[in-house]
Amino acid sequence: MPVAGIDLANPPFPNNVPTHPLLVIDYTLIKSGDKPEIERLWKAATELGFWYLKNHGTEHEVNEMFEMGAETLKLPLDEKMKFEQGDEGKSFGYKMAGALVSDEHGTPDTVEFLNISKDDALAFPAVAHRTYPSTVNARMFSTVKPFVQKSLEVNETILAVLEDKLRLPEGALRACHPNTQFSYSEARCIRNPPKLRDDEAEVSPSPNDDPNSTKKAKIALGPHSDFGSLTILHNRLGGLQVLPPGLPASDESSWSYVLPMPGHAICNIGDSLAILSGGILRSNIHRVVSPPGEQAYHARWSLVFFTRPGNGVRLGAFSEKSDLIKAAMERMQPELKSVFESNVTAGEWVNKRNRLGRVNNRKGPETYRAGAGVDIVQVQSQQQAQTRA
Ligand SMILES: O=C(O)CCC(=O)C(=O)O
Ligand SMILES: [Fe+2]
Repeated sequence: MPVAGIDLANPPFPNNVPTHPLLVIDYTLIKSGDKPEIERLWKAATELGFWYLKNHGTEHEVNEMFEMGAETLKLPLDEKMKFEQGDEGKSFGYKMAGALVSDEHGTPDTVEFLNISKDDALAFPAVAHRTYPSTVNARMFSTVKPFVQKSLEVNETILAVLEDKLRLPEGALRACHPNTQFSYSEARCIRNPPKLRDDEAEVSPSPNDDPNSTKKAKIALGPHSDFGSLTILHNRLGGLQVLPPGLPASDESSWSYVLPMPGHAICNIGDSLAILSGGILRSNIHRVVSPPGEQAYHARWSLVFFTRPGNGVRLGAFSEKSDLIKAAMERMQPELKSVFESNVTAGEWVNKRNRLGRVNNRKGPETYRAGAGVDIVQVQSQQQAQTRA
């Protein structure tokens, strides 16, 4: 559907480029407590950590957010730079393309972000953390706040299911995400520029390519796990890729596109839930590359809502609250446990990850690894391998 004069979903995803299947979860069934659907959600959240969510009821707000994002990211760069998030680990505001490191060599990313804090959206016209461009303010009540509220509702519902399945006391996970406590929860609009017709250096798989080709894709946003609890992503063109568990990130053939499907959000578990659950919930590595085939010549827009725990919540496995989590922690190799028992606050955790991801803070390959969260995913992969063995 055209939004702000742009047809976000055209041209179509080529039908001969392989994609990774995700389970499709029906939100209305989850909300009504449907047992088989809850089992499928549990399977998705513990195995790949990614799933499609249909019937989420936010389609109208999503389209309006795309419009607001397009209006804002089309502002002149010097106007957007007045709101740049800076190098101190803050997340909210504008992130210019090239401010983040996308690999161990320090290659810059190519995407722009507009990040709007859930606290600012709910407090508006008061300011919780920072101010935003006029195009955001103009739609804060009509568009941003309703999108944030609906996304928070979806999150609450999913957290309620997960806490029950983790055999946690009722409300244990939801209590880590009170809407009233400041957090790094945010809405994000993303724009990746189109590939230029004569720019052969920008490689992305085209419909004529061998699907098993291992040539390097053009990275827009480097491999990472998400920092928070739950991510709800609305994208229209291809470009998102997942690294299925157990496959090496360094091998290009390991990465699979996720097919964007109209009306379907893509949800994934972030590190905070992985930690609180003792690694039972999977925070999976993913990245964004230029879209396949003809899509690569179009700007790629996506919209995300990240729910993150309240800033003061300590990130440690809930072993004392759940026999299931306790058993998972007992099985974990002692040297892997430190990440799950660090008890760093969620605020410090997200701030550190944001800071380490910035090009200006790069010291070497290790800065990228810590910023991208690749270490925690490795811990989880080893744990899964042990569980299966
Ligand atoms: O744009 C996308 O499809 C994914 C973006 C993403 O992974 C992120 O912002 O963390
Ligand atoms: Fe992500």
